[in-house]
Amino acid sequence: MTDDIGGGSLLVAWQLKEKRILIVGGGEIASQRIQSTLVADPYITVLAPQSGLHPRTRHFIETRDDRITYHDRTFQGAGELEGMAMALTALDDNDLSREIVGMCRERRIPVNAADIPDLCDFYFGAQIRDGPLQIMISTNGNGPRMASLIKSRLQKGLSGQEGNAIVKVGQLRNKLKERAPGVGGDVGRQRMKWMTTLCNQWEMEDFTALDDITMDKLLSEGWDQGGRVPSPVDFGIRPRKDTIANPYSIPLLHSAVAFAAGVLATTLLFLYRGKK
Ligand SMILES: C[C@@]1(CC(=O)O)c2cc3[nH]c(cc4nc(cc5[nH]c(cc(n2)[C@H]1CCC(=O)O)[C@@](C)(CC(=O)O)[C@@H]5CCC(=O)O)C(CC(=O)O)=C4CCC(=O)O)c(CCC(=O)O)c3CC(=O)O
Ligand SMILES: NC(=O)C1=CN([C@@H]2O[C@H](COP(=O)(O)OP(=O)(O)OC[C@H]3O[C@@H](n4cnc5c(N)ncnc54)[C@H](O)[C@@H]3O)[C@@H](O)[C@H]2O)C=CC1
Repeated sequence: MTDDIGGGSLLVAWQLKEKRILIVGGGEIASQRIQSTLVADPYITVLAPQSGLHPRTRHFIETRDDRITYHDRTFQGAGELEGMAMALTALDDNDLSREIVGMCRERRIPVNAADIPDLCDFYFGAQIRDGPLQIMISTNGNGPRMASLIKSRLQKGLSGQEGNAIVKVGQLRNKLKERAPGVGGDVGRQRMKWMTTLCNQWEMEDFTALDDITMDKLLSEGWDQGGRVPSPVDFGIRPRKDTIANPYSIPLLHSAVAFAAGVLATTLLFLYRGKK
């Protein structure tokens, strides 16, 4: 922990499920806002004249009418904000954007104006998503393109299996809670200790091999046996040591071959020189 905490922003996973949000504008930035928010299952109202729609905005409006209500018109006033849990402006009209932010403030509606960072209640960020795994990279308004580049760096460090592993861990946790129900107290502490130890001891990718049957087996042979944490080897997820070549022998073999080749080359060199 550092003492000089401050100057950042709160990173949260905002829940928008079934809430209503307003997007004013229909250009490229609006299309990105639609894409970013659709992931969270809200009901989206888009206000923008047909003439200014970006093809991707049009595509979303046409294909996601289960979630998106589109009005082919300009913003008409504060009444548009009625019942909204969030408002986003993506306009080529800075004055109007500013005005909408003011209306949102009065109504305590969280608002993001794509063109006025100083007035935003929150910023969007670069995102990496893999099922339930959600990583947001924020430079806190300093360098959006840098956020995008850092995303590419981070993506290279991921195996692509993390999301799947998290899904399996989520299923296992639910099964554990069914087997050992109760909130907080001793049982809560024991569940957390078991899950933490299991996550620490298994490789992340080991979890992807779990299915319904192996999960039940893991709980019966682990949790039910005094909170033991079995090895993935016991479940055939990782091979037993004696069935594979000793991994240490492979580098040793390489060194031995290299050494022998060196000896041979030196001997040949001496023989060649001796002949001259
Ligand atoms: C403050 C913030 C408000 C908000 O939008 O919430 C904001 C504001 C502004 N962006 C501008 C420009 C650019 N934005 C991008 C890209 C992204 N911008 C995003 C977020 C944010 N942009 C928020 C801060 C996030 C943070 O700091 O981390 C990303 C991460 C997420 C997203 O938009 O969903 C997404 C990348 C997603 C990805 O690639 O994964 C690029 C590059 C590109 O397009 O490739 C450029 C051009 C190059 C550059 O400027 O870096 C300008 C005009 C500046 C001007 O006029 O000069 C403003 C307004 C201003 O700064 O005044
Ligand atoms: N936050 C970010 O990442 C970035 C933000 N920006 C800013 O975002 C804003 C939007 O950018 P783009 O989508 O590229 O612009 P754009 O010009 O393509 O789209 C503007 C949209 O606003 C609509 N519009 C204009 N007046 C309106 C009104 N009265 N009511 C309803 N809709 C109206 C237009 O019809 C159009 O659909 C710009 O101000 C730009 O500076 C630009 C790049 C990145």
